[in-house]
Amino acid sequence: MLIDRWGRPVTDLRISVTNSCNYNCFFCHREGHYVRGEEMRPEEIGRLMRVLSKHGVKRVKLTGGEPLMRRDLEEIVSELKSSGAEEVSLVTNGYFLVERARGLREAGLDRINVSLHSLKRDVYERITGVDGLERVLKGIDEALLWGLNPIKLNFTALKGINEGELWDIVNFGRRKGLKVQLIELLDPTSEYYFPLEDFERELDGVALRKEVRDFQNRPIFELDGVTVEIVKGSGNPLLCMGCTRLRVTAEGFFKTCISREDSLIDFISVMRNGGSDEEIFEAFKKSVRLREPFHKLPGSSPKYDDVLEV
Ligand SMILES: Nc1nc2c(ncn2[C@@H]2O[C@H](COP(=O)(O)OP(=O)(O)OP(=O)(O)O)[C@@H](O)[C@H]2O)c(=O)[nH]1
Ligand code: SF4
Ligand code: SF4
Repeated sequence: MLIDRWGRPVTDLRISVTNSCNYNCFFCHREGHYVRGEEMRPEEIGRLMRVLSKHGVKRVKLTGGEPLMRRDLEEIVSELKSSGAEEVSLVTNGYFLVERARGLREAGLDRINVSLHSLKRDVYERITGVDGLERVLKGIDEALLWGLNPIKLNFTALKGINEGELWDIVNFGRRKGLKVQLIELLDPTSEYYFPLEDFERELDGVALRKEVRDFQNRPIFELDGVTVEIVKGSGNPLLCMGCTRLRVTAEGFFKTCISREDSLIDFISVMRNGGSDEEIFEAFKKSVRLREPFHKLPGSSPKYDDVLEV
């Protein structure tokens, strides 16, 4: 396993498989991927996993754009599972789940996160640009039917748009047996930025239990019949100090952090030019060496001079 200079083990990959999307959410950051190039092929993603699983990478999150835009996503999932990934999960807008949930489960997908920023048809369309609420709700039922569990709902709080629906989404999660994840916009200067602090206090008042997740130190409130996780990305050193994920762009670059554009390491050229597994690992190591928390705790500094291999 590799541990970065700040003492954070790198055990997870967040792989974007495409930059395309069938939605047009107005706050979308498209994971900050702006490199242009051919998308990685399933066997290339499989090879990457085979190399990195020997060095402590255990879990993979597939993202986009919208990952279900890839017709070969099932193949990607099965490549990952047969190449040493202990868990493969997916974040999706849910629009294509009705048709794809079964095949994805059969390919070995473990669980999914579905973005659901409103339970009101018109508000949903205003946010995403697509009148898709009904289809997505059917897709969630289909995913439950085929055992893609647990399902997490991602609800991004947006000032003036859906902030009045926080309890609605929590109660919807409770009724359907889904986990709920409430997300603040990354950009606190946005006119839509809605801080979740007050709502967190409300949750605290009714929670049976509160815990802090190892991954990114996120608070989780266990309520009667539903759990609610809070993701505060902006200016949150606790999130960054517990960040164990390395990103991979759709075109085959390692990316050290969602908020950094200056740290791309090309591994796909190594692969396509006949490079060895050792060379792919070296590119990974180079990327881990560049990792640093985007937001740091005051007075904190690197623990080690170089990456540790344990
Ligand atoms: N700052 C920051 N935000 C992240 C990161 N990963 C995810 N997020 C935020 O968390 C939201 C939900 O992420 P998901 O892709 O659903 O997955 P996750 O919650 O990170 O992962 P799991 O809980 O393991 O399913 C995203 O929309 C981002 O806003 C990260 O590495 N850094
Ligand atoms: S569904 Fe996701 S990738 Fe697509 S536009 Fe919305 S936020 Fe962006
Ligand atoms: S270090 Fe970067 S990727 Fe990790 S939690 Fe912080 S902003 Fe997100």
